[in-house]
Amino acid sequence: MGTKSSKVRGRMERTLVSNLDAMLGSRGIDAEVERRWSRPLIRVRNPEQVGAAAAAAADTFGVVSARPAVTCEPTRERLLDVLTSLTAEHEPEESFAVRVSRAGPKDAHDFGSRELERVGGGVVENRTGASVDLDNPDVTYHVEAREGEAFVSTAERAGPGGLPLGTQGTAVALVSGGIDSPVAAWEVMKRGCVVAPVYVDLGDFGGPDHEARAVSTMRRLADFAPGFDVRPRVVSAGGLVSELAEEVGATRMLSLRRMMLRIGEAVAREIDAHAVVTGESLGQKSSQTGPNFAVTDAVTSLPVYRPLLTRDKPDIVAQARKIGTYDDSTLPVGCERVAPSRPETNAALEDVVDAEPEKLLRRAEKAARAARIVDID
Ligand SMILES: Nc1ncnc2c1ncn2[C@@H]1O[C@H](COP(=O)(O)OP(=O)(O)OP(=O)(O)O)[C@@H](O)[C@H]1O
Repeated sequence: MGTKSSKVRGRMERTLVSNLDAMLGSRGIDAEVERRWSRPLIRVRNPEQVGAAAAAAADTFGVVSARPAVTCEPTRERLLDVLTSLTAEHEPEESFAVRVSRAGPKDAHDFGSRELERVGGGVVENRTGASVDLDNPDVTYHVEAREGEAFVSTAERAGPGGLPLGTQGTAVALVSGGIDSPVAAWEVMKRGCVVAPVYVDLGDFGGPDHEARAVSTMRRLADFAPGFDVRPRVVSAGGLVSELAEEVGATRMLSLRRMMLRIGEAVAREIDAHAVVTGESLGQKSSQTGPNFAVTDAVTSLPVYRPLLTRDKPDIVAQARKIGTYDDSTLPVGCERVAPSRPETNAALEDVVDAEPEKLLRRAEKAARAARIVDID
């Protein structure tokens, strides 16, 4: 957010504060979020919830890092007391550093930064017997002294980064419940875009377990978006998929993708979303070659976001594990294979359109308008 103009930044920071508030509320954490010194400060009422509050902040889009901290008056004496109390869990074999930063008027503090680092380091050394390592410490005591208040912490949790959710409009995300598409939806959310997840029910080629798997992954995505409407939509397309499987040969998967994109577009038009997101990546499947993307994308005038386009599978799998969608995505659901034995990898648009069942796209739009919204609370 630092690269934005102050007006835009102010707006984004306000959204971030409200998203943090919703995230803390969704996890039952009693806390107040303030906007101070260009970043949010979470005051937790029950000290036992400080760690949980930092974890909640670290799951909030737009947060780069979160530090659970002890606050005190910004005086030399109080800060040395707090440093002393924080040594309780410091093991002697863990090297450490004390880093102090100060902000505010010159005479706001009765100590200098370097001086407090030296004296504080001495206190920690005496209490723990640990040695100082300024280059690569196991434990860092961060002291941030402001006018009127100081913060001391020894831990930092990495957040997702990105932009606050809700600052980049809405996109429809086609979520199959496989490993990739939930990660793709999460990536777009990370950049501030709310997603409206859409699952296309493939009838005999999918089945109830397939839908349940998709909905479970979407429920996990919703955990990252408290306060936003990210309820999944299920679109019934079993009849259309059966027709494709019976009537279309080598270009079947391209027509299936075109049908899905058109469904996504129809939902997008209805809810005022500006793009359709998929979990495709270049060369991963026969339908995902460069020339084939050109053919599938010709079916929509909306942009198609493919956040995983250049990502390798192991990397996507690792991310699915990290965001918590992997376990649901890999539940066995025993669906039928739609793909033909010799799929087209370099299709021409006319050939694909010629082979398509009559009014496929019109019927796909109609199915999209009859989507069922699933409650995930
Ligand atoms: N049944 C479905 N409902 C909604 N979107 C789907 C469905 N099947 C596929 N898609 C979309 O098309 C993309 C490519 O389809 P593909 O067949 O490669 O998916 P998959 O392997 O079943 O699942 P994933 O891509 O999530 O691992 C998916 O990433 C997803 O965005």
